[in-house]
Amino acid sequence: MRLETVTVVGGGAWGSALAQAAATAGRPVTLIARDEKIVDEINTRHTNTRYLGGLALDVRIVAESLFVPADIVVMAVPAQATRQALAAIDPEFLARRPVVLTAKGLETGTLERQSEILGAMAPLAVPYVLSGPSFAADVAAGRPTAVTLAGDGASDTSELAAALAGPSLRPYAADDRVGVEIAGALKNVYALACGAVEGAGLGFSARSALMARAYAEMARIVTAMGGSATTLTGLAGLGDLTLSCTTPQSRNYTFGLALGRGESTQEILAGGAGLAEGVATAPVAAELAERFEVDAPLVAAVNQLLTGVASITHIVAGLMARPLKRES
Ligand SMILES: NC(=O)c1ccc[n+]([C@@H]2O[C@H](COP(=O)([O-])OP(=O)(O)OC[C@H]3O[C@@H](n4cnc5c(N)ncnc54)[C@H](O)[C@@H]3O)[C@@H](O)[C@H]2O)c1
Ligand SMILES: O=P(O)(O)OC[C@H](O)CO
Repeated sequence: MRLETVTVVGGGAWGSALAQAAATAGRPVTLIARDEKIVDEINTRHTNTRYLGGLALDVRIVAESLFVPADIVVMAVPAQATRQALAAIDPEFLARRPVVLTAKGLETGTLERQSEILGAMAPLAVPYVLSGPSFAADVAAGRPTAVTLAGDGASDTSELAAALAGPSLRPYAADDRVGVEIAGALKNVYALACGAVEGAGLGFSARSALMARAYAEMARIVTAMGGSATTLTGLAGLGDLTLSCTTPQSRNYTFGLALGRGESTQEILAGGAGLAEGVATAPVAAELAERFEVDAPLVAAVNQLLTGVASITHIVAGLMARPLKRES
């Protein structure tokens, strides 16, 4: 299959960064942005100031407002918008093409993963998931990043990984699409928790303990849903959990910081917080944990914090008072 041209759907931070990576690797790339002003700015000034500040984008990136078919399609809109964005694309344009899903979240209501949404909207598309520790600002600036690119083992992921690779973006091919999708969605929920721990001044010992227990909880959920715990040792698991749980550069961590300082979810959202996918994913993760009969006290704790039913002091006291048990 020819894998030369790339269309990236989503004119935000991540879509622009991925378009930049493809362009600097010498691939013809079209970036689809729904906002005409952003289309115009990218084509004339070669910047996307709203999402990437003054960073100079590759002049070869062509922005369009309507979908343009390509050999590889990359979806980079928020998880809750993927269905709507796909609805605007003729499914025939996606048939038998690799569609790379990059949103890290689970859909409210349906509880679906991104590849399940794609399966419903474009059943003949070939789904892949790209995830791992990668801030848009780093990728767009050409700083070194490594990610996991997962198919389901039936198709040749290595060929696609080579087609997406560039001097600063190194995709590792993998076959556990379910594990990678769940890990990417859950790390945002745990990043909220870690930010809250710092916001409440509970110390870095607590945050590290939380990360380790989050990893264990993630492994229980992933395996219950058909993924592999081994996947979590890689970039999409440990790699992204580490990144998102340790720095306010993560929007989820920053949202958690505000929660930990005592602000309510509504106040933070009203204050114009950046996209924090964990906010919508946390209740979905709780429902899935219940459906798959997985003990997920940290997902439950984040939901308590988000809904404001208990203070962080009360929530942490509850976690510390859980029955003692063996670690594994
Ligand atoms: N920003 C990062 O560092 C980063 C890194 C890896 C993965 N991601 C993931 O990528 C996804 C997108 O994040 P982002 O950072 O680009 O968000 P963003 O807020 O910067 O941009 C989102 C873009 O999607 C567009 N959009 C929203 N709804 C749409 C719709 N229905 N149809 C078409 N376009 C629509 C918006 O106009 C905006 O341009 C998230 O799931 C995020 O977890 C982001
Ligand atoms: O800013 P966040 O929290 O959405 O994190 C961005 C990426 O997912 C980090 O890998």
